[in-house]
Amino acid sequence: MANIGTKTLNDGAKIPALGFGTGGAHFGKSADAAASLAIKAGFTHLDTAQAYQNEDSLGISIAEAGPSIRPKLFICTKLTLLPPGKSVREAFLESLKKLQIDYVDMFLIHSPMFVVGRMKEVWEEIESFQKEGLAKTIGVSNFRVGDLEELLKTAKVIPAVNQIEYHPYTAKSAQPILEFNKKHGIATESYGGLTSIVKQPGGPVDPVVAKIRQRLISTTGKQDITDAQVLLKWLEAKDLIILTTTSKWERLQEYLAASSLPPLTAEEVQAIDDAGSQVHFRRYQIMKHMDAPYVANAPAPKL
Ligand SMILES: NC(=O)C1=CN([C@@H]2O[C@H](COP(=O)(O)OP(=O)(O)OC[C@H]3O[C@@H](n4cnc5c(N)ncnc54)[C@H](O)[C@@H]3O)[C@@H](O)[C@H]2O)C=CC1
Ligand SMILES: O=CCc1c[nH]c2ccccc12
Repeated sequence: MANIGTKTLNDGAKIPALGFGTGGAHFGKSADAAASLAIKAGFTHLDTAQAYQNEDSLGISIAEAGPSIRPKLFICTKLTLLPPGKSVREAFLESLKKLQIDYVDMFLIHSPMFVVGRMKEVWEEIESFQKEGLAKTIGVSNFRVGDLEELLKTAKVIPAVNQIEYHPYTAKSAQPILEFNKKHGIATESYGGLTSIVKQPGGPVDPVVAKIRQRLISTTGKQDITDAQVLLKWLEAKDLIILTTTSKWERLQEYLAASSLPPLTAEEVQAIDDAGSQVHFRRYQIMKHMDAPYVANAPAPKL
């Protein structure tokens, strides 16, 4: 079994520090085969969202894993834009039904753009799910500092997590969010961490990552260390909860093996930061509000 560490959240819950996502490459597709493979490999933290249209297939893999596995899993789903007439509670209960579980370990607002003008009432409803034990941990995703400030004005429960796109090409712009999260005890969870490899190859981060990979190979004698592992170590050094994904067994092993590699030095972390700061690239354009200034009650984008 892989040795994935955990982080303790502001509500006392323990979250596996490396999670398997069913968005990204799996978006809109059946996720049961990939999720079953991830569980078999040792992933226990599984991330989905109402928007991914695969909660039902993830539910199949959870059910197939068997009831004794459920307490070992950390399952997160997210509230997406509600169709007219559907309440937050109805949407949440539908998620539980599709996932074939009676509670989620974490429930997030997927984006502030999906709750424009309703953030206070939506969060109150989500707080009630936590009180009822239906969502053990509650949090947000794609919240800027202004969105968090708006939420904290009325929230009784401070979100435990803010899940954001974080990789070398967003790190500079995300720094104020990381600082705000830290100040308020909100853990930052990263998605898209491998973007420099997957979507922006050839950028200024690549040679820096390659040099660090060579240093790790010399230090450990392990010839199979990859650029993806270096990026995972960089995210780990930033004390983030990490989400990644794949459908391939070998890549699952590669991701898991990163945890047993030695940490990057402070200079190496800084070198990736510096190279990343030369380019700004947002992979998930559906969350482009993250690059726009916060405006209270800005109109929601069309999905
Ligand atoms: N809250 C939100 O708005 C969002 C959340 N997410 C969550 O985060 C999870 C992970 O997000 P991703 O962006 O997919 O993570 P990621 O940046 O780690 O990318 C994973 C992808 O990288 C590919 N990959 C790995 N090594 C590679 C290599 N050497 N060469 C080429 N490709 C390689 C994998 O096949 C996989 O498709 C999603 O599944 C989802 O659960 C993702 C996007 C938005
Ligand atoms: O969460 C991942 C990003 C994403 C991709 N497609 C959609 C649709 C609705 C919400 C979020 C997303």
